[in-house]
Amino acid sequence: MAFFKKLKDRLFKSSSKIEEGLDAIIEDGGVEEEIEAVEPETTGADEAQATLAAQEEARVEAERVVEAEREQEAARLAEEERAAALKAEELAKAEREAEDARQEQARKEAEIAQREAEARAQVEQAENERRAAEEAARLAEEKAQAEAEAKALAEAKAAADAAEVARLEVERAEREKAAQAAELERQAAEAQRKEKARIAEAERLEQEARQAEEKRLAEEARRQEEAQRQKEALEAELARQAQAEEDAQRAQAEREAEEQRLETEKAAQEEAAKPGLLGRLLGRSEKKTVVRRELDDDMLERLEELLISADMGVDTALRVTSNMAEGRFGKRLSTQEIKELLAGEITRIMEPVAKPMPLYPTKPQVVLVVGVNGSGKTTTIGKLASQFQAAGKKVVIAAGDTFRAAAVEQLQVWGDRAGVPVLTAPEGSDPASLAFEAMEQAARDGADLLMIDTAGRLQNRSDLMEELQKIVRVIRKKDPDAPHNTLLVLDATTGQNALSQVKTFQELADVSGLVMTKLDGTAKGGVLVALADKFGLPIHAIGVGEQIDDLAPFDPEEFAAALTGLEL
Ligand SMILES: Nc1nc2c(ncn2[C@@H]2O[C@H](COP(=O)(O)OP(=O)(O)OP(=O)(O)O)[C@@H](O)[C@H]2O)c(=O)[nH]1
Repeated sequence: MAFFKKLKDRLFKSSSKIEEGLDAIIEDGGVEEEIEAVEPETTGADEAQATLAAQEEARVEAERVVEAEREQEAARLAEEERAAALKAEELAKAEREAEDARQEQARKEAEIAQREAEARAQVEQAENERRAAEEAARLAEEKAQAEAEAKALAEAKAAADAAEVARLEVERAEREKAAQAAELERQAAEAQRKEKARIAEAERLEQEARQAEEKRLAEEARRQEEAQRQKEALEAELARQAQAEEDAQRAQAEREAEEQRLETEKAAQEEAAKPGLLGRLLGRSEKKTVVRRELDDDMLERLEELLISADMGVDTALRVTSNMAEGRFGKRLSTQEIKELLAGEITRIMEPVAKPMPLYPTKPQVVLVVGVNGSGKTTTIGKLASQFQAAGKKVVIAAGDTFRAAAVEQLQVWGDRAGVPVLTAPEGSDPASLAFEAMEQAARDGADLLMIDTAGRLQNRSDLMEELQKIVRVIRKKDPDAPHNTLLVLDATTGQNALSQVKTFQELADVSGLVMTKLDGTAKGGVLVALADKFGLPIHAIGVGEQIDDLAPFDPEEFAAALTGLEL
């Protein structure tokens, strides 16, 4: 209830647009009423012995027959040998006689042959001598010729040797010359190669220098662009603040004028309600009255306009008013009854999304906080970290907004206040690598929660959007389920634009829940109802100021009451 009081006091600057508008709608046209998971053959020994003796007798008789046959054969062979010897002797004699006759014949033939041979030898000798003489002459001639040829050959060889020597000498000289030329060529090629390498190195160095310069220029341009972006954001913030201030002043003036009008009306009504003289005389007392108005098309139309003007969006406003009218059309309703009906409808829409940020046993539970510039990310991280730390959770913060030094300082202040370590990186450095290091440190420290702040993103800045995706990719290398929560922080004063922010960030970062800040800075708050109705994303907390306890879990009933001006 304490936060509700704060909500009532600060939310919508003490009275919301809806609260004010309802009174006006009922007053206008209302009428005052009075109230109520085997076997050996054993033969006889005698029988066996008789068989053995018969066998022995047969064997002796057989041997005797064989011996008689052998003796007969030996006598036959001796007779045959004797006859053969006699025959051989006769043959030898006949051969000897034939041999003697043959030898005599041979001797005679030999004598004839010898004589013929001697005659032939004489003829042959004469012939041989003639041939020898011829041969000697031919040999002498051949020798002389060979000597001449040998001499000529020797001379030719000498000449050839000399020529060969000369040729070899020429070849050697040519080889030397070629070697020298090759050496010169090699040296020239080497020099050329070195020169090419020198030129390539020079070009490479020049290229590197050029790239470094281009990178420096690009970095410079990026910084300038960032500075410009920050300047524009600052200017936009200032313009927004000025506009908010102007709106607030206008609303205040309108409120004062309305109060004045109501006071005047009230005075007039009081005057009119005073009992007449007769009444006073008859002792009649004052009667309690309430203003009621019939629920008709005109009244519904004005209710729709009122809800749309409070940023509830056309679709949600139409749904809410038609639900309110169901079964009540033509009935007379007071402001209090309309507030109760409206608060009931808003509570019904918001109850399913009112969920605190879930806590898991995973260590560290990674909470990535995203949103557009100035939506209140850094402040929300500070508040949440303080509250979690106070509830006994070990928290680590990573100041991922490396574009804005002030955001880092701001987080360090929150960290010091709550005793929560804040990891930082130099301005302009890669937030993804900081996120990676923070994952390691949080794991080392045994932290329950790691809250990662990110640079404010404009929906149309694709480079920042890519950077956010890179942070997600990098932390998933450490834990594929991280981030476990992706909180989108929305500024209530941006009105209907919050709807397009949710759509964009949902596509980009898989948003798991919402935190709505600065509900103290607007007279409208209907956008939260529109968000709940359209996206159904959990709303974890709402912020109504810049102090630690100005952030509280979202309570749909309190919110609906504060928005409609209903007393709880
Ligand atoms: N009145 C009010 N001011 C708030 C609330 N939440 C944050 N702020 C203020 O809004 C301004 C911006 O808040 P930051 O937390 O710096 O916003 P951011 O999203 O981190 O901003 P960038 O780093 O630029 O993206 C600061 O002056 C905060 O004090 C809130 O609930 N109510």
